Amino acid sequence: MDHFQFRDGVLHAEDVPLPAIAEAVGTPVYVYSRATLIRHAKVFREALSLLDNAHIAFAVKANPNLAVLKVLGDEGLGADVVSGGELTRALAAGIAPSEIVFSGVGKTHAELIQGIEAGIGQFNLESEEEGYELSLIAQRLGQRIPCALRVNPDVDARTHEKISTGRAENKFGVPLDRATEIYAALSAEPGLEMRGIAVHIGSQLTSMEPLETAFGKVGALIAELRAHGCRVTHADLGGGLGVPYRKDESTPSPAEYGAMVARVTRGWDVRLSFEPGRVITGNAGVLLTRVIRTKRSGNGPPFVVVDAAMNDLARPAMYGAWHDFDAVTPTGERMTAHIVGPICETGDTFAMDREIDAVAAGDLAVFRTAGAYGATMASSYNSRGFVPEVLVDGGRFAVVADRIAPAEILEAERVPEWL
Ligand SMILES: Cc1ncc(COP(=O)(O)O)c(C=O)c1O
Ligand SMILES: N[C@@H](CCCC[NH3+])C(=O)O
Repeated sequence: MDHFQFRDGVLHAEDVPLPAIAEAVGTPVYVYSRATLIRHAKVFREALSLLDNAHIAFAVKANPNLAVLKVLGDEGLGADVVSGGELTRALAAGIAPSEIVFSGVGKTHAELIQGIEAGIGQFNLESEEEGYELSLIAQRLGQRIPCALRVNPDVDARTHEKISTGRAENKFGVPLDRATEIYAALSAEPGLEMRGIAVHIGSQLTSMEPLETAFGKVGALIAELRAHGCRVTHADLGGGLGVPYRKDESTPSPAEYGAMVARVTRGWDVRLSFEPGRVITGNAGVLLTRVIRTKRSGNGPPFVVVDAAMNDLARPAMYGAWHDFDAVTPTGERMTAHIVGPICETGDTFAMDREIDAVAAGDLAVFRTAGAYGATMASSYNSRGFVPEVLVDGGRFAVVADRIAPAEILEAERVPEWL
């Protein structure tokens, strides 16, 4: 069930009319539905019920808001983190260290120490070099660290090139043809407990074929590793499942994904783990915005200038991504328009020539599917400050991240006395 629905002609988040949030918090503002987050966590878990004891680590990068992490942690999800900052957040949200996986191609020395000291469940090593460094630190601290080796299966995930991670030319993981040699070498390291393989080929995957190909390669690798006498008890199959960004788009369901995984991994004899991000939070959030004004330009469609911009929601400017745009109180009339933000850059465009609900200055509207890679990718470009976040729960809501005003950002800057 969709928790962002129209009631009496007004778009609600659960039982809260969005104008009430705009009134209380201002716009632009991200609005998340707790019920949707919980439902998505349950659906994903249910989809993996064919597997024995699958571990689900939410990819914190998709939505690192503390309250969101708390909701998902309370649903039994662990966390996949890629920085010391994300690790700190996951712990602050109450997620047990043992449920945390540390991924990332550039973990610093300090971050490796931070992860060890926190006692996290697994490091996903992205290179041989990282493995040796971790082993040295672990030995110094008198520990043996559970690790998986991330492999790069050289599979085209058929997604946007900037979010594809599993082709040979991408920076992630170790090449498949060197994986056995590297895994065997790292297994001999006294500071490491090599226990498995990790793979993640990209994000917003709308076809399961590339995933299936990649997982097939991981299965073959596990067999090869065992034939070489290596111990393999775990496999981390990453995240990447796409979500529909357009009303007419269909993407593989978690159930189809789960069935495919169960089929491909039959007989692997490992504990499987997953790192879903977008599929958990994407459709659990909208970016609520207000139309500043509409303006005509030449003979083309009018520009609808909204108070959200590329600094608040970067995906359209960065990847040409589509986010559905709906009026909060639609009149039933439609118009064709370009939707743009106030930033002084042509790239600050959410949509061109889009047929949308007719809107006018002062109207509220939402960009949908903004709960993943939304607020977390915000910047303060054009000195616009940071957009706040609100969590809705039934008929109540709370601000779960304050708006950071431009003046507050200015406070962190100094003019040296010699100027
Ligand atoms: C290592 C890793 N795991 C998990 C994810 C989460 O991906 P998604 O949000 O597409 O599920 C990502 C991002 O693509 C990632 O890089
Ligand atoms: N930031 C990307 C997803 C990146 C996934 C990173 N592993 C997006 O908004 O689609």
